[in-house]
Amino acid sequence: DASLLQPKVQEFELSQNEKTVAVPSSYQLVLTEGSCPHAAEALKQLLPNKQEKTEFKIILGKKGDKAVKKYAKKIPSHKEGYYIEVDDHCIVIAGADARGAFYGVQTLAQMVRQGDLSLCTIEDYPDIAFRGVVEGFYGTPWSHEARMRQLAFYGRNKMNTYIYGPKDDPYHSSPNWRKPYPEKEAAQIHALIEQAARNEVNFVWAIHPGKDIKWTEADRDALIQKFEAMYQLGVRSFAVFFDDISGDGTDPVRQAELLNYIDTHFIQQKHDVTPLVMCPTEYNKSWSDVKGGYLTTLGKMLNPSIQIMWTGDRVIACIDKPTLDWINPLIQRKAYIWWNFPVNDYVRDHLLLGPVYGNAKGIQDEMSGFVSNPMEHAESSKISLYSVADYTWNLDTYDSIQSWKHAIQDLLPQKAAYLETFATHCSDLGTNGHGFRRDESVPLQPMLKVLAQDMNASEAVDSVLRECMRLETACDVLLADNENPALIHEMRPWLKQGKLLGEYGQCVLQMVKALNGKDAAFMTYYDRARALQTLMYELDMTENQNPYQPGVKVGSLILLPTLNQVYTQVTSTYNAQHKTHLETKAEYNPYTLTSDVPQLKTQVVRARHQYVNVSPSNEVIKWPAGAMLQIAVDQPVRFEALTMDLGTPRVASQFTLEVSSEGQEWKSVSLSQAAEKTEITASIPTDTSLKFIRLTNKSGQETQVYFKKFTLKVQK
Ligand SMILES: CC(=O)N[C@H]1c2[nH]c(C(=O)Nc3ccccc3)c[n+]2[C@H](CO)[C@@H](O)[C@@H]1O
Repeated sequence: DASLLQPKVQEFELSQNEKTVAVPSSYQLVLTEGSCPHAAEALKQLLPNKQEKTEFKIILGKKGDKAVKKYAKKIPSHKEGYYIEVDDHCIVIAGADARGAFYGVQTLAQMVRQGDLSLCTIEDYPDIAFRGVVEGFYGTPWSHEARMRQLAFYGRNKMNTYIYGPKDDPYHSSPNWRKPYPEKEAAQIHALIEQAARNEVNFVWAIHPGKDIKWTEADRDALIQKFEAMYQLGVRSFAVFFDDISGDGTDPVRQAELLNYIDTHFIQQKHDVTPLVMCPTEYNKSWSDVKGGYLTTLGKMLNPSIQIMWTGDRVIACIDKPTLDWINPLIQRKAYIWWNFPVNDYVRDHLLLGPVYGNAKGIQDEMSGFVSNPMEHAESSKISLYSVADYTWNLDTYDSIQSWKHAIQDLLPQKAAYLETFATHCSDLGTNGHGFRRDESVPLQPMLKVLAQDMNASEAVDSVLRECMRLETACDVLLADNENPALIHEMRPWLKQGKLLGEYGQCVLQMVKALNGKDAAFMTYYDRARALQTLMYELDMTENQNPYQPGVKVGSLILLPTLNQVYTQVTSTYNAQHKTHLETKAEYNPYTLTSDVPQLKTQVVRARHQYVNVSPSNEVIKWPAGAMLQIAVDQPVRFEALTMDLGTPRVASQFTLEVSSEGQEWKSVSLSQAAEKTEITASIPTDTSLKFIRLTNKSGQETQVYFKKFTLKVQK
């Protein structure tokens, strides 16, 4: 069944009606020794029983090999393309090149897994030249084991590119980009390179020097030497990233001169190295100042073979024709897309397990590459990466929902239905500074909307009740599953939260059903619903406690908000009917953040024991003149101290800190910052209880700072 072949093949034709041939138990292999070693090895893994004197033949080769000479005209004239022919006594796999032959074997593997082989021909090739993954996120880099598994996954799914660029690897970025890897890390990279070769993946090693590079011969030579050291480890593909930097490193003329030097004196000299890839400082349209000439300088100066990466109209954005029509003329080449999905390093409390959708069809000829920046959760990222492989191989036949279902089936074959239920409610990002959102709980949305309008709509109550039972069951089954331990380990906090959410939803809807009942059932469901609210809050406060977006969110787009709304409505109705005072607030967070600093307004504020933290940001914050960040608290408290870190020395004088008990009269509190230190402290008088505290840029101009820490200490 051709529709099950993933990525979808370009052309599939049945030869003789529905005729099939059994998968050969043994076969004679015809090939040119050494011509397609990775394809031959993959075939041997797939069908190990090679025997000389058997009738059935498998012919494997690439264009120019004697073995496939007869089929040469049928091989697609596309790099990495291949031709497959299955007849009664023979299977032919003929690649346009060795990688194409390898991909042909991957397709045959999928056909074999389906059982008897249809007599057919396949002509297949990729739409986009460079397809795969850029491990380019902030946060915990993937483990060595995770990377080894990833590379095998890329081979199976015809992804030919893995760019190694984890922001938090000190030998990729500052301070150690000039230094060679220590022995252990070097050995691991060498092992990854061998694994990549076996899976026909280009292992691209990226360097991120821009934070502290000096435009000197010494640093130029240091970069070449680092590349040479990586070449000795086996690296044959290289990249230079200039993203997320400020200062001298952002100079496009210097960047272009350096890159052209590397291209001329290293890449071109090696003969066996793929084209250099670079990520510009202006890597998305929303940040670009065309008149400033950064992009046009790169487009004009950079050697034509150098690939220029692009994230789209915004840092996090889907790719369409207008996006490419805008950037390609400026850089005078086809953009090499760095797609920032499913990366979640800016929404770390959410797992992004939903379908890959929103990228356009028909734009394959406008891009030179398309690589996905994934989550730090390697196995969980495979749901999206499977679909990125699908999309980039064959854009025009891509079906996001079908691909998503196949991705889940591929990732967890025995428990796919349960994983699909869970992933359905674990796909949106929540509010975030990039404004990028995904749909969530889609099949249930109509009933959730009915329920939100009328909590007594019985069909909606029963439908949502059933889905909450399914969600609870799915999470239980997955938590206990051992089919893919690495996946369950990554998902565990979210599976536990999903289970609680499923149980909570059942309680709330049973409260609706029990509202007019005579027995005490309502109170039992109410007590349990309150208990589950507390358990969900405590899990959110104790697991996945990273310094940026701490916590564990599931169903945050519509399922949990609707259940909370119904909880409030049904409890209020019960209070009115029984003259009681049951708590009607579903989620309780006493602190509220408001800000007119665009990059801070969606930061999360949370109390944890005696401290109130505002989640920090990776970004350089552009803090407009007069703009403020304010924390308000429901009930008056006595704040003792504020500790913050704006990542910048001598900046305290640009800000005022004020406190108020009711939001009308404000008192200033002095800020202190030691010389050459970035931490700022304030001692807050505890003689008055307060409900508001705010920090304002009083300098009269925009200031650029970081936002590394903002912590209030509350008096016990
Ligand atoms: C090219 C690129 O996206 N670079 C980084 C990046 N940079 C940003 C920024 O938003 N950077 C930024 C924003 C404002 C000011 C300075 C830098 C997001 N991301 C990605 C998603 O968080 C992150 O994974 C990635 O390493």
